Amino acid sequence: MSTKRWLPGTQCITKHDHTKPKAHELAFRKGDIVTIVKVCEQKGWYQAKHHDTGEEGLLSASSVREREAIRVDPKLSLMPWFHGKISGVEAVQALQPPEDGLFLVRESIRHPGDYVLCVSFGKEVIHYRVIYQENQLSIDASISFYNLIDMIEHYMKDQGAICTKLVKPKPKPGMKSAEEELAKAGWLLKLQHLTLGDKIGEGEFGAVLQGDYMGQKVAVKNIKCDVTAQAFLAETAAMTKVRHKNLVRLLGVILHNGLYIVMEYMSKGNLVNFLRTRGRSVLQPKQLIQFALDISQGMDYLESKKLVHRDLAARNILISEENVAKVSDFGLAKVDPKGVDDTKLPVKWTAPEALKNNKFSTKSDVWSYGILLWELFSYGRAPYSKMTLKEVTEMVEKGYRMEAPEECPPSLYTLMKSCWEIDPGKRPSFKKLTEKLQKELKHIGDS
Ligand SMILES: Nc1ncnc2c1ncn2[C@@H]1O[C@H](COP(=O)(O)OP(=O)(O)OP(=O)(O)O)[C@@H](O)[C@H]1O
Repeated sequence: MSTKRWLPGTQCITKHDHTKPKAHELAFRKGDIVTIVKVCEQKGWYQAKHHDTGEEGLLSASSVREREAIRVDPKLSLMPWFHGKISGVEAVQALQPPEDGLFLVRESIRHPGDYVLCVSFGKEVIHYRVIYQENQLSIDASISFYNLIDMIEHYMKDQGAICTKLVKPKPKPGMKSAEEELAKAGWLLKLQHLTLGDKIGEGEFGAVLQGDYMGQKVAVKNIKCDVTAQAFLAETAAMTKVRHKNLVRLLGVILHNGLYIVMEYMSKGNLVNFLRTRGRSVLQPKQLIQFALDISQGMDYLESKKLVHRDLAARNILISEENVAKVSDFGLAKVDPKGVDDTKLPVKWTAPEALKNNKFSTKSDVWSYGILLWELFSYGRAPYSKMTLKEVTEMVEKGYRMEAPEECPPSLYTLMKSCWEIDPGKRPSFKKLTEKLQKELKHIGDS
């Protein structure tokens, strides 16, 4: 049987009981979660840390299996205990039979914008009004929170001014707890193993920090707003489906402070900055073609998983310590083509049919890839820099295309233009692009 090599930081699930370990071996039960710490020299063995016991020891590769992907499911909720606008009477009914610490949160009907925390205690249900003031939520003046997730997390640990510690969430009918599903599938990481360091970037929805997770360098995206965090679940779910050397790897998530998304650390940052700070004098065409190839291989894999990226651009490519380019930011990658807010579309990267008729496909990703190639060979310049978004949309529709970047190899410009065919069917596939780039690279190597 062939065994895959798990990278350090990967969480795996144990396949059977191993309760009588030999010296240095790890004890576990079937279904436990362990994190790979180190690949051992002896083939097929790992040093691993147990998720619950915290113990570290050896285990054989055949005793663990890959984590399961999380299905993108609108019923999966970070706040399954949030019941929306229901009355106090309905809340009491929902919390039957009584059980100390059983709770839910509802939206106040009488005070729109405020919430109510309803807790079962001593056969009664107690309703605490949660006041929303100056962007903060609070039940009593002594402590306030940025969002409901933080508030619930707090009162599950600390009773504070309420009748009892919160014990058990009452899920809204039909909702599934994202936390439980993530934990079961092996994607939930432990906060106590994470050490946060300096800020390394700023995303649209929150900061990106450097960190360490069990000895592995990681990047952590923190999404504080609960509504946005919920939307990011889809991005995270997409990331659990993929595993490829040219896609930024997800280690897992932590539900704390909203949502922490823990990813592999890409020490050389995003491709735009990488190109701009090094420039022509440092980066040879061969390196640029290698990046182009890395990206098309990542995209070819994404296509095989039926995922459309929708936001492919140099700013969303990250570079590793070993100069490998990887595709990141599956933020807009959705299986469902509906529900895209078109005011947020990256117009200069988006294919005409996607802009006009919302027709996103792998072929619209290929158009964006053509723009990305242009950014690459112009060492990080902004595309259509002297044109407004409206001009770009109109001119491109009429057949206008960007000129070749300075000193761009003609064969690469031909490739870009083939990605900008107005008819999506005439654009090359990522497989074809990969083949062509492999030939280019060989050609440069031979000359
Ligand atoms: N895994 C990582 N390793 C190293 N640096 C990263 C990593 N992820 C993000 N960064 C840095 O943080 C910056 C912001 O990343 P992020 O993906 O949040 O940006 P964004 O494109 O605005 O995404 P979003 O819209 O999803 O918030 C990146 O440009 C990059 O410099």
